[in-house]
Amino acid sequence: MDAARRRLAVLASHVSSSRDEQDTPCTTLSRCAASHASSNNAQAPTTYASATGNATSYERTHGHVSRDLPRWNVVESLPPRHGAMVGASDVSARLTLSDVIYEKCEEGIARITINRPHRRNAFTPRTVQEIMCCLDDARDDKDVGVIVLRGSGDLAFCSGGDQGVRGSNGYVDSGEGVPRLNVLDLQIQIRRTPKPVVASVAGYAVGGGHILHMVCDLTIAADNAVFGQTGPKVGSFDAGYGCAAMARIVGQKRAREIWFLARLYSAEDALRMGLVNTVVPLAQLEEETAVWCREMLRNSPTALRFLKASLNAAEDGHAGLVQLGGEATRLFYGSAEGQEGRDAYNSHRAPDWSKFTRTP
Ligand SMILES: CC(C)(COP(=O)(O)OP(=O)(O)OC[C@H]1O[C@@H](n2cnc3c(N)ncnc32)[C@H](O)[C@@H]1OP(=O)(O)O)[C@@H](O)C(=O)NCCC(=O)NCCSC(=O)CCC(=O)c1ccccc1C(=O)O
Repeated sequence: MDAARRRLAVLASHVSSSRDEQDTPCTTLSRCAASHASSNNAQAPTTYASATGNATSYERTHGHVSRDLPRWNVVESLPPRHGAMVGASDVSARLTLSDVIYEKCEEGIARITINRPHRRNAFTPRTVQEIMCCLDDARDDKDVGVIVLRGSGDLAFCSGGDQGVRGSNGYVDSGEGVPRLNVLDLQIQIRRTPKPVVASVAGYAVGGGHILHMVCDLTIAADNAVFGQTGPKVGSFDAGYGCAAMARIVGQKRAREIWFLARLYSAEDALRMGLVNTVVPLAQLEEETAVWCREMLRNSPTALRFLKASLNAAEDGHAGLVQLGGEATRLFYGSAEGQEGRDAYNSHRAPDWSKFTRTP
């Protein structure tokens, strides 16, 4: 164990033991069975527990969820976002991924890994730009159903904005003079992506890195994960999702504590506060993340799209309603009634709505 790993292990145990211990009941029977299985036996298949302890009819029909590690294929370059590629004037050029590793597996999971371990996976505008390109690709790929965001190595998910490239009014990549806070665009993109985005957190998720995991739909944490906001210590704050989403998750008093005191919190603390969905031993983080993804991939993609939009709607104000409304319109476009309007217009005839119900 090198010095940094030792410090992280000591810190994780310290922050955990410094807080009140409470039992956290598992929120669902099925997750309870899965997490207990995962902590006792790494090879145990995830089961859908029934009240009798026997396999449910769902399980008999669908079988166990595999705990095998996915087989990843690396994607090395992507088309840039239209007109928004950091450091490039030729928008027809492909963006070679340097700060991020982007992988997909045939099961339908896309995985984005921030690959700056020498900076505890701190992000620069370029890093953010690359993540956004990967998210665009994963959203548009009909074979992808779930997206995972994580950091390279065991020491950090992400330590926020790279303070080494922080200018006087934003973060500036070398060779480019435009200061940016494009991580805010990334947060919005994660919220708008109509597929579940799962943060898989080992080590530090602090500063802007903590906000990134909060705006993801689910967070699977390793037991060495450490969470917190460091902004007030380095002269920074996130007055958007960083405050609003956090207060919704942990409550106003806790959100003020997290921001005003800028303490660090263990994975168990984060679980108690509702900041993460589950905590697993570090060695099982990848397989547990895969299991959660596979469980979602078994479910109706349209149901998941609507649920994500609905869960965002109230918190995101008009933008949330636009997302939910857009999903509804998209579904309506696929209906015979929606298509009657289009076909009538294109054939220069009056639409015939008579065959469509007006019943409540
Ligand atoms: C993460 C630490 C607690 C890890 O500590 P430790 O394991 O002891 O490692 P270190 O030796 O400290 O670090 C190793 C190495 O990495 C460098 N490094 C780590 N983090 C950063 C960073 N954020 N920026 C630059 N460099 C970093 C560190 O200097 C070491 O390099 P050496 O060359 O070996 O010395 C600890 O590292 C730590 O506390 N890091 C700083 C965390 C931090 O304060 N982050 C910034 C918070 S502010 C922010 O993220 C704003 C982001 C933003 O863009 C924003 C702005 C406005 C609105 C919204 C947002 C937003 O949502 O993000």
